Amino acid sequence: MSAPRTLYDKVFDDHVVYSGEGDTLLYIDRHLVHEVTSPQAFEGLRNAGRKVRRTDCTLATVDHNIPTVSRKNFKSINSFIVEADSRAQCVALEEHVKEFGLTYFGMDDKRQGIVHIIGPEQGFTLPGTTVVCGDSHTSTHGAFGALAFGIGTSEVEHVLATQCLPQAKSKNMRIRVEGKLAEGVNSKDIVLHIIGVIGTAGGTGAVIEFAGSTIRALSMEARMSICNMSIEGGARAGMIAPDEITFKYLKGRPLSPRDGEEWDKAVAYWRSLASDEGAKYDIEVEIKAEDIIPTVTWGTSPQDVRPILGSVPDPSDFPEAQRGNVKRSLEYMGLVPGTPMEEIKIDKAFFGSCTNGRIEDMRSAARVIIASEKNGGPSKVAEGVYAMIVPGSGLVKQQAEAEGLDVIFRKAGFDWREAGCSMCLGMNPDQLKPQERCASTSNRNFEGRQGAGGRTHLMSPAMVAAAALTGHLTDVRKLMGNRISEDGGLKITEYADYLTPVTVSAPPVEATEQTESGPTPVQAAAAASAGLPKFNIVRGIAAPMWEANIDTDKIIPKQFLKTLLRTGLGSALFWPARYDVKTGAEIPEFVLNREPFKHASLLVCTGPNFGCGSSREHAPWALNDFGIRCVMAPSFGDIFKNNCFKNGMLPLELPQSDLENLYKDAEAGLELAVDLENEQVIRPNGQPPVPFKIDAFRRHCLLNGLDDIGLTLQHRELIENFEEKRTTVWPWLDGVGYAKKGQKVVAVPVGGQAKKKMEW
Ligand SMILES: CC(C)[C@H](C(=O)O)[C@@H](O)C(=O)O
Ligand code: SF4
Repeated sequence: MSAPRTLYDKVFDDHVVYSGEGDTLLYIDRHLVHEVTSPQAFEGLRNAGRKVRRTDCTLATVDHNIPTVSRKNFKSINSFIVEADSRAQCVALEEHVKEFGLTYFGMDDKRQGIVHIIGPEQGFTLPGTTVVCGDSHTSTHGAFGALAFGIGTSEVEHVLATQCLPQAKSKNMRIRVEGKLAEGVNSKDIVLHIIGVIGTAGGTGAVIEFAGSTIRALSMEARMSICNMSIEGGARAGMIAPDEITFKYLKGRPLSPRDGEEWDKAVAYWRSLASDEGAKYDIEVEIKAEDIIPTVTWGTSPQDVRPILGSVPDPSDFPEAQRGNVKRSLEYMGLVPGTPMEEIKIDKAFFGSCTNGRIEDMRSAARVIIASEKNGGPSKVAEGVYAMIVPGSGLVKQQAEAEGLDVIFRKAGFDWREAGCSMCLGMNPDQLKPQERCASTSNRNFEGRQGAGGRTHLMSPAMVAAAALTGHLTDVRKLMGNRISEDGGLKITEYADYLTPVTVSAPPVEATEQTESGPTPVQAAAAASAGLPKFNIVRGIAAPMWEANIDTDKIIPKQFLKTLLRTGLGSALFWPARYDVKTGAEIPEFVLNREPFKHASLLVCTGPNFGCGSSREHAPWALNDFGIRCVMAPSFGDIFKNNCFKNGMLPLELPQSDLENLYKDAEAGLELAVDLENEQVIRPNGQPPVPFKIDAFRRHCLLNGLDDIGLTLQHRELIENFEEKRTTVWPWLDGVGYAKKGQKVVAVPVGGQAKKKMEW
């Protein structure tokens, strides 16, 4: 009998292509692509003469940059998007999907929407699959029992080229939520509460399995909201074992296994994925549902949560080490300790995002409006407040309109928009102005997240609706009165009514088998290895920092993600802290604006969880461009860490006591040297060096400047064998959902090119 395994163990094991020295190579079943994190990946692919290996397992859309105004006059992205950088990224994606033959949902397609909404909607996301996307909220898809995680742009290129990724195994963590939720409390409250308990670094290095009776009772939409925010808890991924609720949700979706024998086989496999009795978890957390009430954030990190009936905390409530962060957050948020949360006034309300942009979220907001009116409460958006509702996809919008939700919203004074990421991050024109305060259904309240200087409070859709109506944060239960569990008389429709029937526009692609014209794997590895600078000794000034949870939005905010290049971001590094929001002038006290740190080639941070949050590889690119090749910290965000390695940079984890010493050296402006060959940090004035150990394979790659796409391609035969097995054991995973009957789907051999667009 083999040892009992967790859901994560099982999905991981079923995707191992190769396991040897260094990381394990995992096969990737599903790859979602959007315009922000892909241009450099396609460019890299083209430069190396590589093709997309599995066009049939790749799905692209535009979401982050697009305006959410009416598309009535939409003709093309080129004429529709006013802002030049945003337009360039979207146009680039349209060109890339044509060039590489990918399925693409553009702005004139009602299936377009936020990547994490459209994947599940189409049945592209399935239980037991590996799902990746150049986006940290890929964790959303774990709600289906998929192993789904965010990756950086270099990894996007890796997956496009090889359909595989080298992956180290994460720890198993289980969070059990048990019991019945109180009326008026929903999945967003659960996940905010959880992050408040475990902290934004609580899941670092782990995959979280959400379990327990409370989770089992949740709908797929609610499960997605929870898994979505696992990344805010620092985890590599979040997962929930698939069950009847999952199967019901998936049945009949365009890319789900076909009804009949294939469906039955798939369901039997999916059932087998649940964690075995007695499976071991490295970390266990228990949460009681009854402890959760509607929850909101007060600060600039998703862990800064308070129950709505609480008040703004005081720095002295926190351990000494955290007080600096708390003070800074309160200043930024313009809040006074002791203020009841319910007295905080808002200027804007935002509904949407990959956390809460689904049909259920829209219904939940509409119910609050209906109940409030019936109970004699406010029935319109409060005076002076602007409230916008942005459905997560064109299909969500269509369904909401068919249910009459748009009418309810419009009547109450809400602005009803088109699908996209919108003010979740404000890469499009939907942004907060400096010091504007927003009640938001999104997932991140980082400084400047929704607009430079803007202030974000995260909460559930029902709570945002309540705040929009009253003009201040409000316990939604007060507006709902005894109507909390009523359905509000809404007309609920079935999703299936809105599904686009399977259309087939591509002629059968019998075989994309072609003669090999590209470089051999060894040549490719050699050619690629020339691309990364070797890391041996990096000597120089080190910039000292002390903050905890320095997120990648802080390292490089959204307005700089619109580039098509990997270079030129150095001047924008730490932009929010480095420059005055209003004048753009340098803030003289900020460390990188001071001598000698303006010339730093190292960074020492004593706070944990450096580089948490978004998957943007722009963060290491900006550090690199500034001249910093190595960051030392107690711990790192998982995706940031990988992204550093992919750029020949060293994210070095060191014990706190060593970091304190190095911080003092750095602050004194003394030079340090990181000697990778001998695994030590050399300190000034003959003080004993700080030894360290990093993974042997990583070290080898850094010392030799090796690019691992080339290394992966050396396992080409194993990849092909895996694909053959996949077709036999899990036939529904070949991208045949949109294909014609009998159409054969074949991987593109390295160096070959699929000429035809693969419309599933
Ligand atoms: C643009 C992308 C890299 C980013 C992410 O990875 O999360 C974005 O979606 C975000 O929410 O910050
Ligand atoms: S978190 Fe916001 S910006 Fe990122 S993918 Fe989700 S909706 Fe888009």
